[in-house]
Amino acid sequence: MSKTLFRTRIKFCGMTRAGDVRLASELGVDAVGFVFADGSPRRLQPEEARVLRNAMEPLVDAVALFKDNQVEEVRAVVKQVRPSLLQFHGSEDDAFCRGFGIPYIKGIPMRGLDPEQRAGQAMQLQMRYPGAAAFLFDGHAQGQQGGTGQIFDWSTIPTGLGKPFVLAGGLRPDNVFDAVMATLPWGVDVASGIETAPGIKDGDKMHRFVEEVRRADCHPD
Ligand SMILES: O=C(O)c1ccccc1N[C@@H]1O[C@H](COP(=O)(O)O)[C@@H](O)[C@H]1O
Repeated sequence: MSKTLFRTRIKFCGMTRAGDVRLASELGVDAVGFVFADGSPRRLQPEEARVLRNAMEPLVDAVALFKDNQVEEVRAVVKQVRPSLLQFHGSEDDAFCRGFGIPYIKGIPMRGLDPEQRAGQAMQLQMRYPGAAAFLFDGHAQGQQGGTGQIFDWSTIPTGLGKPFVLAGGLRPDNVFDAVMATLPWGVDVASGIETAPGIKDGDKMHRFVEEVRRADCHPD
């Protein structure tokens, strides 16, 4: 598609306050994420996320993020929060991720991979997660918690995936322009880079982040 028509999708993750959810919608963000991963400082109970879900405007996706949660926990979130996308960051397999009847994004840790793991990574991902709607490349290592602002080497993003990818990991208002220009992702995802503390979003950072993505989208190169 011509770059003049393309628009990088934006997801703000780890929302915990209704005001932040409303501002994200007003800024034109495409998706907001609610975290249910054990041990995350942004973790919500399904009832809390339901309240935030109700603060969302139409035509904005609600994404529910999990990391090795029990099937019953995912079901409870699906029932209460009605997410339009699921995002899995643990060792869940394709059958588990597909089992809820909702499109899913698979989070892929990009730190600490040896050259052998990098080689053929695109093929391995296609084979392991044939049902994934997209992959999300994140800056943490396998088994580590995400949402900690860790960047990774963007040149290691696998090519030939055959499906969209979302860039994440350490994105901030001051580096997201370069990130989009360097990798041309389908979308970008940010948690800590728009916060003052985990789960507490900063209106000014949110605003600047969106502006910088749009500046990259309008850039002629
Ligand atoms: O946000 C969390 O607490 C979290 C917990 C477990 C797995 C992933 C998590 N967040 C995701 O991490 C990336 C990047 O976060 P950051 O911008 O580097 O802070 C993002 O995709 C979040 O969706």
